[in-house]
Amino acid sequence: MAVVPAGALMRRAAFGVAVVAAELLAGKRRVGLLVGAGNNGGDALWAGYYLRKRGVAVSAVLLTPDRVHAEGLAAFRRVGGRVVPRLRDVDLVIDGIVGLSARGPLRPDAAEHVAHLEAPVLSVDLPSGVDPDTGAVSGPAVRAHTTVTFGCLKPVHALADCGDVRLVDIGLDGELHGPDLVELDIADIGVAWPVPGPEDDKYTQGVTGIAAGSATYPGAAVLATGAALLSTSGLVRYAGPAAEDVRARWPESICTGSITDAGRVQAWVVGPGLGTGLGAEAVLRTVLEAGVPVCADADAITMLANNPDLWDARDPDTLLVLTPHDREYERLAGPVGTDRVTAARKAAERYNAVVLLKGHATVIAGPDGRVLVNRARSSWAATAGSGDVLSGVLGSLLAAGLDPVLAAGCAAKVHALAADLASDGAPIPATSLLAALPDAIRAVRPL
Ligand SMILES: NC(=O)C1=CN([C@@H]2O[C@H](COP(=O)(O)OP(=O)(O)OC[C@H]3O[C@@H](n4cnc5c(N)ncnc54)[C@H](OP(=O)(O)O)[C@@H]3O)[C@@H](O)[C@H]2O)[C@@H](O)CC1
Ligand SMILES: Nc1ncnc2c1ncn2[C@@H]1O[C@H](COP(=O)(O)OP(=O)(O)O)[C@@H](O)[C@H]1O
Ligand SMILES: [K+]
Repeated sequence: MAVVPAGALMRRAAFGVAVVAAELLAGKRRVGLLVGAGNNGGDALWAGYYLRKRGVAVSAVLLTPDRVHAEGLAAFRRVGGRVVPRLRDVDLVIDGIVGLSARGPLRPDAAEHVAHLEAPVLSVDLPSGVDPDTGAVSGPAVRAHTTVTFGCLKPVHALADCGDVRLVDIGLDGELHGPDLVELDIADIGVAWPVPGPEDDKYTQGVTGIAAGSATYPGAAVLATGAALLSTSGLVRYAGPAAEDVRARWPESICTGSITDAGRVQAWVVGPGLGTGLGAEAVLRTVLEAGVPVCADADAITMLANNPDLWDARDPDTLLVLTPHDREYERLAGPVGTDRVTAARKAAERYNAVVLLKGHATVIAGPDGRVLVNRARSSWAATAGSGDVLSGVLGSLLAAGLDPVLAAGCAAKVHALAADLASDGAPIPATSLLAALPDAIRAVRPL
């Protein structure tokens, strides 16, 4: 703002909003603006100005008439924009209530206007009421059909539902620093996914060890082992009390009843359905002492939280990925709160581990400060046993030698994709998610 003429950035931003609005209108002609007190409202008014100049009928509700972007309002009025008490009969709403300076949910007067909207909403910068930094929605908020943002994507666009997100260049190149959050796309994952070459055999691709399941929960062992088998073509070893069940379902796995007889692996998955008794603690200790990367999930996380002595079994250089859901996170590091990125970062630093915090938006933080986000496109993965599948996928990628942050990012994305493919709009059990892994991997692999 210091180097370009006053108002230039806003007019570039607003022009971008007007172009997308015209596209969404597809020939219709009535637009309503919801205008808040700050520059976000200014953007909306200037967008209204450009749309008026194209012959669109534009009306505006000023939520705070005593505090409104003065130049934007003057320009809007100059071209025949109308100020109205309430939006009626519009084809598209432009949400300029609040942008980057937003705090908390919509205030009651703004919420009242939003509650009665019927037309699709184009949000300026972000859907008003959603927190710009955390994506948290703690009360009334706009539900955007499309969001137009400027210069760079903000955390909210990766963490929350902003509809279709369009990025408009307003000439900030060179002024922006590197990203705080990274969302892997399908191409990133396709390139990283392990593929056997002519020289490979079952050992060179990495052997995954699964220390999971119990007499009470044999299914977790079956799911995690199957997920590892379907994720890379390296060998999978299972060790534990569910050996009979695992062998019956997955004859290609090598199963032993005890971790001490398991043989060598390049990574361990420990925890799903394992229990938290003394036997389970001994298993966790053995795995942490093995000196290979470990994915610690479910009961392994609970044991680490309840018995901090277990951390001593880990050589500090052993790569560790913790995969808590919110309640497991709370045992480890206190309540997650609304800022999931900070929560994941905090635990990653505290435990010198990669932390994959599960949820609709899965956040992965490395102890080196890297953060990846993967927002699912549906919530069908929220089903019992789905986490066991995730841990198996992740373990096999660790065994294949992927960097643990990348491994976690790839696993989260393919897992979410498998849920979408399996579900196709209907509820699914975790076994169906598991069975869709090959389709999900095919979908990310380069052609
Ligand atoms: N930076 C750039 O380069 C560019 C920035 N640009 C644009 O500027 C926007 C940022 O503008 P900004 O900083 O003026 O603040 P903004 O988000 O409009 O909010 C301010 C007002 O909102 C109010 N308010 C707060 N919370 C609220 C709630 N929950 N519910 C209701 N109201 C709430 C709060 O009121 P107060 O607390 O003062 O009563 C405050 O006065 C940015 O998002 C982008 O659109 C573009 O023009 C391109 C160049
Ligand atoms: N609302 C949601 N939308 C999308 N994915 C979700 C949602 N809730 C949970 N998940 C995903 O489903 C999995 C659930 O894991 P977890 O809670 O450990 O289940 P379980 O212990 O039953 O195996 C995680 O991968 C998580 O990211
Ligand atoms: K907005």
